[in-house]
Amino acid sequence: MSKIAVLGAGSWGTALAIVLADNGHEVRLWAHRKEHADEMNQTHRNEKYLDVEIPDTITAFYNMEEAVKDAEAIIVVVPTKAIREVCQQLKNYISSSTQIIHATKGIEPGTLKRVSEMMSEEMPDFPYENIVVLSGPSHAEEVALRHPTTVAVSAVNLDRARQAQDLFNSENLRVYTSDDILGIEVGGALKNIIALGAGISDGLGYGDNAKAALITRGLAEIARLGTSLGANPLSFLGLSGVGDLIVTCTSVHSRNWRAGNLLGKGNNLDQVLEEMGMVVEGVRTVQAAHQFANEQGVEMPITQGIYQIIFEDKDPKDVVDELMNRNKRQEIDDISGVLKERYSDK
Ligand SMILES: NC(=O)c1ccc[n+]([C@@H]2O[C@H](COP(=O)([O-])OP(=O)(O)OC[C@H]3O[C@@H](n4cnc5c(N)ncnc54)[C@H](O)[C@@H]3O)[C@@H](O)[C@H]2O)c1
Ligand SMILES: O=P(O)(O)OC[C@H](O)CO
Repeated sequence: MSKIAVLGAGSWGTALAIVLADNGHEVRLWAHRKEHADEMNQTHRNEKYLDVEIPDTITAFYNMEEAVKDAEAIIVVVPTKAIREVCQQLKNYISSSTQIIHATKGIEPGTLKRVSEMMSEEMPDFPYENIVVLSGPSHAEEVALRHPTTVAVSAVNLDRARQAQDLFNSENLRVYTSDDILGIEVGGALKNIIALGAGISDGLGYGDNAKAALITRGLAEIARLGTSLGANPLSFLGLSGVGDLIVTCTSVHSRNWRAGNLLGKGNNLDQVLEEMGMVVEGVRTVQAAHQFANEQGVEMPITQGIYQIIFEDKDPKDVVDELMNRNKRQEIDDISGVLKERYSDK
């Protein structure tokens, strides 16, 4: 039985800890508040974030040094805004051979860094190529119930991705490897923006046609941004692209969809965040994507519209009206160009 540390005791950290415990590991689940760790150890539940029974082989910790001591692998799964703070502490307890996997989905506004890049900046002695991302269509609520789920793991060093695949793969969680960490992180982060949009659309009372349009044209925007950074366009047709878009835009489990739904029903951002009480990553990621689109001249009208609803109090109906009445255009354009360039001499 190996010791594994999971840093972040929210819904996803708890669900991943359960997967690892089911796979026979001794898991240390680190929470940043002492009362939270004590409560989980006493009740064997994590009532606020994911109210399922926590197996005996999972122990909650408050002291990070104790949690990661002798750990064979460390899973970082805090919200994007806490990544830098957590890694500033973590860097004191790791060596370059530690196995580090993150499962956080976001892009940092201002710097426009992906999560692995933020981690690398805060832990400069740890080799970037050894940081692994885990992403894909995976609501914590269903993973904790052991329902069939698939995810992708990726790192520049594919051996590290394969190690993560071995660690997490189980009869309920099928794990695929990918050699495109950029595409996997961008897809996992940006789908949250489109899920906000799907929730807004449902909140306005629009139907399945509108949602399918958002998912499909949202995918075009994600692929446009991702390929402009150098991602493999085919990654966006995979688990951390289409897969995660479908699950997040169509499920009541999604915090991003639920937040969007409240926005579509007329609530403002402060009201929505107070009601949610859990992280809604799309809110910060839409700031980053809006900034990226403006600075780099990447066409992202859905993303821009969602930004305007959230941060400029624009009426969602006006945004829909503008999106529907944009200049007429051809459906498949820039991405097919990227594909042709990539595969033309193969
Ligand atoms: N919930 C899911 O189904 C799911 C699935 C896949 C990926 N994710 C991603 O996982 C990440 C974490 O999400 P979650 O669902 O677990 O969030 P959550 O809202 O359920 O929990 C967040 C946790 O982070 C802790 N936290 C907040 N600030 C912190 C800090 N400064 N230092 C340490 N801990 C801090 C909170 O106390 C809480 O335990 C997000 O990026 C999310 O997109 C979530
Ligand atoms: O609840 P959400 O909207 O943060 O989405 C959770 C996961 O990312 C789904 O794969």
